[in-house]
Amino acid sequence: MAIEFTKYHGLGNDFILVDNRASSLPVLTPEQAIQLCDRHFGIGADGVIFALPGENGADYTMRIFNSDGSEPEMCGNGIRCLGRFIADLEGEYRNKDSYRIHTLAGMITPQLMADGQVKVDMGLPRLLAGEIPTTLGTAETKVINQPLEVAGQTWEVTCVSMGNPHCITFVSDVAAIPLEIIGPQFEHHPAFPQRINTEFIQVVSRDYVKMRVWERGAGITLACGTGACASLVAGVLTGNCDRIATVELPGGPLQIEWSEIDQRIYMTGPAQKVFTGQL
Ligand SMILES: N[C@H](CCC[C@H](N)C(=O)O)C(=O)O
Repeated sequence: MAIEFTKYHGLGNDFILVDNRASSLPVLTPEQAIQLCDRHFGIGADGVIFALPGENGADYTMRIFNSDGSEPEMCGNGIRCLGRFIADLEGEYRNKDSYRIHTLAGMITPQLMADGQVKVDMGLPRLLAGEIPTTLGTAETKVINQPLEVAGQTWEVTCVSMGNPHCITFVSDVAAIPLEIIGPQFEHHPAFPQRINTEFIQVVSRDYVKMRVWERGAGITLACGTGACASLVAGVLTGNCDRIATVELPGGPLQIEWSEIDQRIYMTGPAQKVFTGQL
């Protein structure tokens, strides 16, 4: 049976989206995802995202496989693409602009904006070491500007979970970071039992930062939505940022807000359809 897919990207963080509404299990395996994400022998993507039937009162369920076949709890750029993809699937039957999506990180709500951007309620950040998870500090403590030895250097790291785990460090020049060398050493560091997404942040001003990322299970990507959210939270916790800021990624900017009212994180950015195909 042929499997249709649609290629989307969010600021160059690109995904293969699959209409999985007819089954409660992904129609592709993690091994197939690895093959399909390969940029020479496959379609090429940072991950594969499945639009599954909703559960727990959700409109849909999202599952995602990273390009290494691992399954993360959430994906920020990916869920903006999923929102756009669902709207396209529903076509003339679409009767709303926002969807409640059940994910392993909880209920996440992308909203299609009039200007074509997608605004996502990313939920509450988790700050306790036990929630990241990390062994840096005891389970009930926050990890803010803690020293961590990686690649022969001592980095000051702040850890935040958006459902998936992030480690943020502030540097003077993100362009000078040898990501391909130190990224894997952060990702596989024993302090992170579930591995880790690592964000390097250069603070240009309190409402504008530059970010580069080494993603768990995907390596260097052009953007990371959950990482941008986690970085804004780390910026506030360390006194570097205001609660609303632009996060400039290699693929482009995201607007992130850590709401004073409901403490939830809101992310606004694009989602771009590239092409459809069949497997
Ligand atoms: N590689 C990430 C998942 C994708 C997150 C990123 N692409 C985003 O936009 O949030 C992880 O294993 O946690």
